[in-house]
Amino acid sequence: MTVLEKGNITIHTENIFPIIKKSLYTNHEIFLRELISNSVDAISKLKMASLAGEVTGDIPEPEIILSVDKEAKTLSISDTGLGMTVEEVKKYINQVAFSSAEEFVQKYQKSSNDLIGHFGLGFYSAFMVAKQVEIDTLSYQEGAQAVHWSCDGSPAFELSESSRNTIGTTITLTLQDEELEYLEPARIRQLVSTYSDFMSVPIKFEGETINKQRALWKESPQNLTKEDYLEFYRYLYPFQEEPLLWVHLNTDYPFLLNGILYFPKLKPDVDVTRGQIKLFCNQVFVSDHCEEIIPEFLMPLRGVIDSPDIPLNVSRSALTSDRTVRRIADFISKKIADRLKSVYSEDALEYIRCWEDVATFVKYGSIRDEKFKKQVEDILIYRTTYKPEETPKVEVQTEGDAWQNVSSTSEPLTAIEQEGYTTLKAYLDRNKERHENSIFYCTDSATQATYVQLYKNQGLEILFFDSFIDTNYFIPFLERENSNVKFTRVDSELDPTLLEKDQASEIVDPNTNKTRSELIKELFEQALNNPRINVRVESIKSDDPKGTPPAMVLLPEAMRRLQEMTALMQQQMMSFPEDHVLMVNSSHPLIQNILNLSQGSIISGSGESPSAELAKNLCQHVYDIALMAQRGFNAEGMTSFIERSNSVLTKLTEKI
Ligand SMILES: Nc1ncnc2c1ncn2[C@@H]1O[C@H](COP(=O)(O)OP(=O)(O)OP(=O)(O)O)[C@@H](O)[C@H]1O
Repeated sequence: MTVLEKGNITIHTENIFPIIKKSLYTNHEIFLRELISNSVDAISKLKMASLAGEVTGDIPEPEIILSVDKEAKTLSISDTGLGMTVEEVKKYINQVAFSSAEEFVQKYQKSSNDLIGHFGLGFYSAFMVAKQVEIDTLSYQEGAQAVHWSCDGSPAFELSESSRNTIGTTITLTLQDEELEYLEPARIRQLVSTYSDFMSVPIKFEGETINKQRALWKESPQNLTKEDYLEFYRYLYPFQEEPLLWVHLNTDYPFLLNGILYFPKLKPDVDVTRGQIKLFCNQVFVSDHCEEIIPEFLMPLRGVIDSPDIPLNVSRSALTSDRTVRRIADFISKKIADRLKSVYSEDALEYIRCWEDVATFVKYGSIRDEKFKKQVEDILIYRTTYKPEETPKVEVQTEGDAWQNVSSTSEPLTAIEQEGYTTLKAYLDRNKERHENSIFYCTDSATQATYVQLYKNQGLEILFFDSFIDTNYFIPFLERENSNVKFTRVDSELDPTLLEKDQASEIVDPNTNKTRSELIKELFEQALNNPRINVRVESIKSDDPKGTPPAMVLLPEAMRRLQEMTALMQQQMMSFPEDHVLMVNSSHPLIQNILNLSQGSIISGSGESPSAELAKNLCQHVYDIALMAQRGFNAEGMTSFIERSNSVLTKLTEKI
């Protein structure tokens, strides 16, 4: 073997190798990714040269072969790329590779652990794991001499002739003793599937191809089927539920970016603070999360983003303020919004199917990002009690009426309404006549069922805002956005349209000189004996008073919200407000009976008459039932409720 040259690599920092070996990377394993990427580049360059007519004869089949020799402690990466001439080895390896290594080390050794991608180290990253690196290469160029280059990790190298007779390059690493894990087949397979799975060249090891190769995100969406996308999702996230929707990103201006983002079904146990979108750079895996690039509200999305324009050798904090990265984030949110809008207008049923999960992204995004809000504001929908066919026609004006406009709009909106959803605008338009700029909502269909029923009976429409984000963030946000609109929870106040003037209640009792209403109020106040319960007497409008609740607990909106906010800030569950309203329904026969009971008795001796006592017990009971409809009981409340139920029932049966 003729030694062509011995020499020193032209670098100025003598300690570059120790730095590369020890401190630069915590992540030594990326050397394989770098060497495989170089091989893929070399193969595509040969292909391009061939297409340009620069290669005489056929070019070899593109492939990269990995092999290990446990005895010699070597790992080699062999490719059928364009190879290098002696001059090229001198230039690209001795000068370019090492001078850029030096630059890299100097620039990043301080912040190395914080770097997002550790990219661009290239060839010399081999020295992180090898004590000796050899290159055996033959260029495709006519008359080229095969070359053998070797370096033992000092700036000294040796260049000699090689007997190689196939075009391409083989890099052989003699591993350091503490890096022998890279001789293990399982480790090699794992590294290839992590970092180089989607390289477009087959990577062969132990006689088989071990990478997937097909990078779906680089393909044209027109050529892909639904099954292709689903299959790819299953490949990326095995054993997960099917995604709801996906967006294929594809742009080359003002930055290059490809990707596929999936909306997963949201699970309560998903950690939304850590993204699950995988970041690639030219099909090479960089990171399995990229919070710095994806807008925060899209964090639960999954999939792949691939862009050579994302700066990877900067710290994570620098990345967030990078201009291109910010533009990429805007681009992604816009594409997501566009996709949702197209599903909304093209397939309303599909939109509703996904809505429960998608709503959280969309609402959170609207709160966080003004631009995103503008993009999605027309497709925010809410579950409603409104049923188009049930709405009495008489209540609707025939001409120029907003409700009619809404219901006669294009197909998708109708489909959304048919499925029990509405937009805020449609709600407000529809209810303009009865309660302009006023929205009634329910946050819990179980505990607020009585209230919802009452509203529904009177034909009033209620929207459901029943997720965590709704109550704590989204309603206040909507109120800021629509300052003239008032949001009232069904249990905070009864809308005047639900009440009527009860003539009987206004009749003055000649004995006491008080109206019936006043007597009922007094009776309940005495029975409950709790100054924090504000008793109010009203009459609920109904054709069948027996069907209405005899009493209801109301939690005034402003007071309840203050409590909710305090609980949120203290990270506690909201306890039931001590101060609340008990609205007693004077038109309910039970209330009338209780009043009669309390009055119509003969007072025996000094004590209270048995029927007055029963009336008091019944007041307490009516209150308990109202409370139960609102929030259930605590242990103490439950005990006294049961005790009193039994005693009331006993008393009632005594009378029979
Ligand atoms: N397998 C190979 N076949 C042919 N040429 C190679 C091979 N590996 C490296 N080279 C040459 O050596 C040069 C330096 O490689 P190195 O990996 O250090 O940097 P790079 O690939 O140019 O850039 P990057 O820093 O992004 O990896 C390459 O540009 C290429 O010309």
